[in-house]
Amino acid sequence: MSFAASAARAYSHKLPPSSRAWLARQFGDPFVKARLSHPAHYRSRGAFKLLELEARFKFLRAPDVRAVVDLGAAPGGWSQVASGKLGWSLDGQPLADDDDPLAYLNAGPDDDDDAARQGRGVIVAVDLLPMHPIPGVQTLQTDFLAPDADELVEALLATAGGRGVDVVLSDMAANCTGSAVADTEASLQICEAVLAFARRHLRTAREIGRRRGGVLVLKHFQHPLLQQFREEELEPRFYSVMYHKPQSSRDESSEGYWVCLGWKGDQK
Ligand SMILES: C[S@@+](CC[C@H](N)C(=O)[O-])C[C@H]1O[C@@H](n2cnc3c(N)ncnc32)[C@H](O)[C@@H]1O
Repeated sequence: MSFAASAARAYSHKLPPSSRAWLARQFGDPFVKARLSHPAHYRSRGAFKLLELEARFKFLRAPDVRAVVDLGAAPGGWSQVASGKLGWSLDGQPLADDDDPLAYLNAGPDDDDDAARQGRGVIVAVDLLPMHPIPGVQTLQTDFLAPDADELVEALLATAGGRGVDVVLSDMAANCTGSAVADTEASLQICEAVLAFARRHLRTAREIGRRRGGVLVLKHFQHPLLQQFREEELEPRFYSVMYHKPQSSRDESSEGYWVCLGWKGDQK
């Protein structure tokens, strides 16, 4: 057990019940343990969500995937996974068994260190918050809705040939306002804005030469119009749209992910 964990246990009786409940949840959570002990030193527990989504739908591993945009990327867990999948680091690699996101816990130590490797392409990580560097990742601290955001993203993509984006990832969540109505509304607005971003940047399946090429991974929260958004905005534009809630997404969270494969281009 880490020093922080033993200290928290020793003093937990002095904490208010809500903090004790939070600590109990943290220490009982296999994905928190996994994050702390993982050789990739993931910056977020959320990294396991992308590992699970990728293991299931395999949208980052194709050798033609060379340009990834990670919207709402800080602190960087998803970008670390993308960096690994594009060969810039070992971060995405230890998932030996695709069906078991915690499989590496039983695996031996890595026989290679995380020294700089030559990966393929680029990952552009956009967030309002700053991010520490990750191999293969160009970070952009800005609001992705800012008028100059597209231009800035494109300038960074130019380092990978500037031929458009193969995968758009969005794990974005609006800041909670405390109003359930406003927060619910904001969650759908983010989905709409991310789809608009994808429409401006994604390479089509035809350009890529693969039916599952041109991918959007989109986090969403419960909203009365979600199904309509999926049917009217996503399904006509992609060859397939799948819903998945990773094991690592907490049961009490209403979040879920759409993995949209095969961007058809801007036609309805
Ligand atoms: C759940 S966190 C992402 C965690 C990340 N996937 C990881 O694994 O480390 C959501 C992020 O979205 C960012 N965000 C929210 N709205 C944004 C916006 N309009 N533009 C850029 N980033 C935004 C927040 O700052 C926050 O860091």
